[in-house]
Amino acid sequence: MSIYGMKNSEQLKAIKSVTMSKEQLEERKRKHDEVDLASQKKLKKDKKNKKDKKERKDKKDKKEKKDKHEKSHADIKTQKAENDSSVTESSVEETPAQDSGYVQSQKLNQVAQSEVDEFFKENEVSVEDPSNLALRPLLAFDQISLSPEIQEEISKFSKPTPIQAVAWPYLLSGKDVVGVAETGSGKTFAFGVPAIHKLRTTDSLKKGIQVLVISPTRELASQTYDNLILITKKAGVHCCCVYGGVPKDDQRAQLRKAQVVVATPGRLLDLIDEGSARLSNVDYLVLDEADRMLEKGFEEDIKRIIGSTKSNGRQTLMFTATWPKEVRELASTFMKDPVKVSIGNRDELSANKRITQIVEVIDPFKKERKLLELLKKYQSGARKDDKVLIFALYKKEAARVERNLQYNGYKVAAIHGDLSQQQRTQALGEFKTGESNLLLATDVAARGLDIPNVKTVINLTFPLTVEDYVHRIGRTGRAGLTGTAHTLFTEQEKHLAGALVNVLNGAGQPVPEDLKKFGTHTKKKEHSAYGAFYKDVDTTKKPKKITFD
Ligand SMILES: Nc1ncnc2c1ncn2[C@@H]1O[C@H](COP(=O)(O)OP(=O)(O)OP(=O)(O)O)[C@@H](O)[C@H]1O
Repeated sequence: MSIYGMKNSEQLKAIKSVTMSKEQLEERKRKHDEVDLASQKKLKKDKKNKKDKKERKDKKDKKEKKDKHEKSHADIKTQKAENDSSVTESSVEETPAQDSGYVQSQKLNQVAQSEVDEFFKENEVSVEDPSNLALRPLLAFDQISLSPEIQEEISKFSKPTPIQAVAWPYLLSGKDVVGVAETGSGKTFAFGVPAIHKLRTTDSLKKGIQVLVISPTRELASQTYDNLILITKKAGVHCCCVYGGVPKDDQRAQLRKAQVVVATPGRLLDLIDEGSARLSNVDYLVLDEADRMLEKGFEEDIKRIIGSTKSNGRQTLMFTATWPKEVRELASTFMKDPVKVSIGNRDELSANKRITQIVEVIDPFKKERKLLELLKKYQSGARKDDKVLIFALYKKEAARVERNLQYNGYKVAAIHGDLSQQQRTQALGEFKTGESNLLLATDVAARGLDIPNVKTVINLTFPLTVEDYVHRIGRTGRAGLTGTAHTLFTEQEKHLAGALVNVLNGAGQPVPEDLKKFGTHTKKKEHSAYGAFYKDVDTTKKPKKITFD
């Protein structure tokens, strides 16, 4: 029986017994640490004798497994030193890291250091790790032993993407991680795979919700759920998705069974408040699109949600393609000595380099006529069936443009905040399957959505921030493909011209003279002004905050 099926007194007992066993565990760990030095010496002796080692492996029982999990950092550093010099017979050992059973495989140990260096260089990887674990990136899937359901799912890809390659070892070692990598670079599995692997390899199926992923929009939550369920279903782990705009009953029932939950903040808080979502066992918490989740509009919700999760021993993850300085301090208050993994030079705001960016400065009154011209250009001849995603800023604007496009004979799907959730889901579905090849959206679709084969993104109205621009155009050029982003820029957005010029320069894209004339001054972003325009609100409830979309 799950804890949710128990009476109050039974629940208390159950919670207490979990706490007790945790304390016992910590006591054991302390004792283990005291004898750690001695056991390390012994282990090193054993390592010299291959025959003994094999026998030891065969005899691997529960206790040995636990010992591996609890080896100290000293072991890792020794291993690193061995790796750094040369790959010797004795260095081809399993290397345990920190506390949670990540063991660097022999195959990975055997990779020459020059290959690792080349990977770091080629992908412009930066790792800031306060504990100096120096874990090697996984250059191939066979360099890690994951549970079979996961192996099966990821084997459809040829190798880990760079963010997966670098983040997985740290995540499997129990570290908090900030993961910053370009749009469409596989961040969902970067945080999802270690989450499910950990659930599968620990006795955790009876503990209720342990993995929580927070997403800024219903569509992204739903997409993340669709990705995770590919693995959880086969692994016997129950995953559910909760977001607003749809009835709660089914979500309540799902939450009673779930170990993994993907949620938008508003609906999750409702379910927490009414007692349907209990997060006290959540020890793997992900803020997807983390900078968005830490903006003012979400900040309080996020604080409350995090406050309901496990405070001790929780692993906290933040993943995004943009990581502005303005949110870093707040992020650090929720994390413990996080490892920051960054792929590509992401200290400066940068866009995916496989996207061709065209920026046209235009009179605001000419934008809609220009849009019709652009559609002719991007959907004609051999390109007539190409998928085009158009971004507007305001939902009223989106509704008006939608009517105008329909009047001009276009079959256009639309998603914005004035539509019901059912209409939004249907429109996105039609665009994903190709039933419709034109989607008009507000920033509800700016982040995270992984829509196959979007060839062109048109920014009819520039977003409120250049970060949002990077996310919007990132709906094309995903998973190694190329794409085009065509942006109409008006004088009304001139305060963003400098930041946009930087992004264009950073990606090696041409900067139009008309844009330069607005000056290249970049206005310091204020926390309250930062972020996507869009915030999902439950229209059935009285709004607490003013939203413009
Ligand atoms: N190892 C891999 N090799 C190739 N493709 C992959 C790999 N892992 C994931 N993908 C695919 O890459 C695409 C983009 O992944 P995902 O949606 O996770 O990107 P993202 O980095 O989260 O993007 P965004 O910043 O826009 O949220 C998906 O279609 C996913 O299936």
